[in-house]
Amino acid sequence: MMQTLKKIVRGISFALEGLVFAFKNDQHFRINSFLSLTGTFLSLALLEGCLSLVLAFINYSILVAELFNTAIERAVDTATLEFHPLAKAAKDVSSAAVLTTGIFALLADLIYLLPALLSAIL
Ligand SMILES: Nc1ncnc2c1ncn2[C@@H]1O[C@H](COP(=O)(O)OP(=O)(O)OP(=O)(O)O)[C@@H](O)[C@H]1O
Repeated sequence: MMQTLKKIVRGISFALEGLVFAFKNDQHFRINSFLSLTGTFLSLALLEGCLSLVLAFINYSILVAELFNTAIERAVDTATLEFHPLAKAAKDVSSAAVLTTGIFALLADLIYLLPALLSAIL
């Protein structure tokens, strides 16, 4: 039981190290996580019911996609720092995951979050 608990705590501390690494070393991560968390917070604060949770999840998923993107970029860099078409493909596809998640979040925010934000401000 104690061993399992220690393993879980170790796992969580490695995950937090990953989060700190991404934050310190990746400017795209910093920008996108700021946008993502702002959208998540506004969704929870301004929308109601299921819509609030769904929009919060959509916005939060940008941060998750950006974490995977950062991990893939670093993994590719350990494989090669030379130009390689497959390294390019891996990084480009990984960036496309963030882009497509972001586009979906932007559309959802424009349709649901923006009107709620405007009516809260005006
Ligand atoms: N080893 C490589 N071989 C071929 N193309 C590469 C290689 N490394 C990077 N690229 C190309 O350069 C682009 C930018 O790569 P880079 O590693 O600088 O990431 P980035 O998009 O600037 O992200 P970040 O600033 O978050 O690290 C990639 O999307 C890819 O098209």
